[in-house]
Amino acid sequence: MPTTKAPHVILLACPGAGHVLPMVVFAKRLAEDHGFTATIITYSTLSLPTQFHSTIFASLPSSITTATLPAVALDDLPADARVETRMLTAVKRGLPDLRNLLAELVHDHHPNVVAFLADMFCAQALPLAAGLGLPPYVVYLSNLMLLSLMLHLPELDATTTCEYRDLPDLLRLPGCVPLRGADILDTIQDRSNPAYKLMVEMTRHLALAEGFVVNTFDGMEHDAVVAFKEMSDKGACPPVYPVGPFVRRPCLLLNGVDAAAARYGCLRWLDGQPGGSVLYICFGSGGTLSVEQTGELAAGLEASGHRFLWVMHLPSDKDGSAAYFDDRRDDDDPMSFLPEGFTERTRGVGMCVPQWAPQVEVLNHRAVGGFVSHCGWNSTLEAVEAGVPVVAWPLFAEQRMNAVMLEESAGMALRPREDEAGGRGRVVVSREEVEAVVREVMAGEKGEAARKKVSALKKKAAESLAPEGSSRKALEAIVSRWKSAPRGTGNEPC
Ligand SMILES: O=c1ccn([C@@H]2O[C@H](COP(=O)(O)OP(=O)(O)O[C@H]3O[C@H](CO)[C@@H](O)[C@H](O)[C@H]3O)[C@@H](O)[C@H]2O)c(=O)[nH]1
Repeated sequence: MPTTKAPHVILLACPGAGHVLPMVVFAKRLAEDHGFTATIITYSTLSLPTQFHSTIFASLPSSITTATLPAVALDDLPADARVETRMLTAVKRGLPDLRNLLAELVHDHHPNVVAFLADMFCAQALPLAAGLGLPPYVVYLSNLMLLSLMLHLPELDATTTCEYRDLPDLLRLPGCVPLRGADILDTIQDRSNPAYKLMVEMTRHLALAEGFVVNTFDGMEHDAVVAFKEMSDKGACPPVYPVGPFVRRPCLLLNGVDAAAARYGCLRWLDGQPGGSVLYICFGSGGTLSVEQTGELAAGLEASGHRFLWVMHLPSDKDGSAAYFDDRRDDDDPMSFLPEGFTERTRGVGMCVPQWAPQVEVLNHRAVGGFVSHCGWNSTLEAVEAGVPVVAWPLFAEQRMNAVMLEESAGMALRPREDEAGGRGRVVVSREEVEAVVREVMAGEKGEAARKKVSALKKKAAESLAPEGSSRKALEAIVSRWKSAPRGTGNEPC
């Protein structure tokens, strides 16, 4: 690894496509548009298959290098530990290795480190970086609404006695759409779960950040941008830089050759469909439905008669809770959980692909007219950039909050109703509801209204990234702060 003279940033990405992909896009923007060199550090624990990382990293320019932290053991955690528990524990246990790596990077290769940028889930690393003389920042890959909740969590924790889902009043975060307790981040809904304690602990470290670089833009969360600016002007929180959306152009694959075949197959299939006629269905990099819900979705789609492209993941039979990428095995076949005869009956109308599709290309294909999404923030921004209305189908993490934003404040989404499954205590979206919402988003008045709203947001997103646009200016502000910071002296390992 050569020693560099350019200003250097170190980015720490937590596992998961929803985190690694936007981090890569951000690093590329800093390198290609602003002359930085960068190191992206990833975790081998809980990470996507190595092939995935190598495919992504192969697209990096030579000014960006990568490093991977060694795996840490998590086998002492209970088998049913939440993914957030595993993730935050992996980050915590990886701190000694991270310290050694950072010291080596700074000492041997990059004396010019101007910022250490940690994914929000890696906030535990901020004190360590600060101790090494590296200015600590957070890259917030979700939105300002979630950042606001996280910064408010220590206080909420101290002042609330019940579970958050039982909060009697709406939660009013500054500049954000009011939220019912049941809609806030699902990781903190069970306060006796170890994941909750780890999340609260993580949020305490956020205060150490010298700034938050956020993957959002003014047109999407205008009131929250204003509220954060007021807070930081008063010194009540570090400055916030809304620099998004992080636009992803290249096509990235998950499983090498097989995925390449599926990728080109689904794009070719889209080429043969009429404009705006296909509903794209994808629950992010790891979201899954139960077997029962998979059957209801399939039946509703079939009854609607609309064309569809469905990225299928292996069902999780934990009643709607989501399995994550580390639960997958290469020989798993999600298609085997489709109702009998479904593929034959929908041949020509629909296409199912296992595991992964080139989402950005799919959403921007002229044939795609709607998107059933779990409302992961990257998927949300990609829908905005493509101008495609959404059927909001949140599964886990902050996705319910996002769904509320998309339906109620952005107006770009329709939300299907969930029902108790015949009094059996399970919540499902019934086949009738699926059929109705599919018809509505593809050809109904509400779908048309959502299409208009998302088209307006698409325009605002493009404006924010244009010269003089709000995101461009926010990025220039943080870049000039980094470039004008004294370098080469304050970064000596202590
Ligand atoms: O078949 C697929 C599936 C996913 N993607 C891409 O993978 C990313 C997925 O990101 P996102 O939509 O944010 O979903 P998750 O992977 O579920 O992301 C996690 O991280 C996000 C950012 O913090 C959160 O908003 C989510 O709730 C959390 O689940 C997007 O860029 C997609 O384009 C594909 O290209 N093809």
